[in-house]
Amino acid sequence: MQEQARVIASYGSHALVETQSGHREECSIKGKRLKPVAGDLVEIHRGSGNAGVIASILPRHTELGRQASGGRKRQILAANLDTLIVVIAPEPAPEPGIVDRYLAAAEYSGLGAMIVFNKVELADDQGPEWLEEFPPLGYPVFRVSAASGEGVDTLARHLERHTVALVGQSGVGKSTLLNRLMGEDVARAGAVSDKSGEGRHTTTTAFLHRLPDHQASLIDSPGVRDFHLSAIPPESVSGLFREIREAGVGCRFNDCQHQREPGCAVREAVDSGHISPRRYRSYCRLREQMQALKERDPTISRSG
Ligand SMILES: Nc1nc2c(ncn2[C@@H]2O[C@H](COP(=O)(O)OP(=O)(O)OP(=O)(O)O)[C@@H](O)[C@H]2O)c(=O)[nH]1
Ligand SMILES: [Zn+2]
Repeated sequence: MQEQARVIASYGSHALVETQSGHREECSIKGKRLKPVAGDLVEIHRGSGNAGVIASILPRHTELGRQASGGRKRQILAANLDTLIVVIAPEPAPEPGIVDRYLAAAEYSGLGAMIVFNKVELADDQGPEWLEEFPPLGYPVFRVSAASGEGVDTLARHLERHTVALVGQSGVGKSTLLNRLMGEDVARAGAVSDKSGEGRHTTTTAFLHRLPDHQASLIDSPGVRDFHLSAIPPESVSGLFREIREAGVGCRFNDCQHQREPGCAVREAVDSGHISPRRYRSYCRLREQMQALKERDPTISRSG
């Protein structure tokens, strides 16, 4: 018998899955090379004792990955996410450049993104003015208080049918928001004793939370929260700023980096006020950072 299921959390040799009927069970994983992660759709085989075995992983729409420290190997943290939620707050003080960088990371992974301005009750007004730059680019902004619940229902309605992850600086309120969205204290789910290590180590794997009342899922783990843009070729950065990518179509040179090249439609759009000079500076800074990384490590390729 064969059936499909979604991975809630993967622990190496076994995984917690949810079947199409909504039933949750632990399955073993067939073979060492198969590495399902939270969010994966998998095919389950059942043996004679009815125990489920994950036999294969269906093709992923997206992968959230990071470069394992030291090595060159990419580690996949979660699969099939569609939206990154960038959380900021009046406290710790928000930096627009960090938001731009998260949005670029979302673009790089093929994810949509939205911005949540949390702790809105601590803000004097609607929050920093630069927040207004994002909705016209297709990045909605939600103002919420995870502490009081204000605005959280509106946010939850917009998550319907999406699979999302929360990212943002430490202390902006990601755990509080996750718990508020779930209606219970779940932020530490996924922490398990490593069975092979005789229970001495605690590893935290990504965990897929189903939002009650909404057909939405939220994948969370310390690794997922820490997701950021890895070293990429500097010439790829312009494609990660939506408005720069769009305006760049009109540049004279199709490899234009929008610096001092003649006939640059991006610089024209900045001068005429169609592109925010702040976003443009952010682009230039990110490109320079990637250039510096590349000079240190010339092997950086498009594979990310
Ligand atoms: N005033 C106020 N405080 C909040 C709100 N949401 C969270 N906090 C507080 O902000 C602090 C940080 O919240 P967390 O949820 O732990 O933040 P986090 O982003 O998960 O932090 P990390 O786990 O370090 O990534 C806590 O003291 C929360 O009580 C809010 O809406 N308003
Ligand atoms: Zn240009």
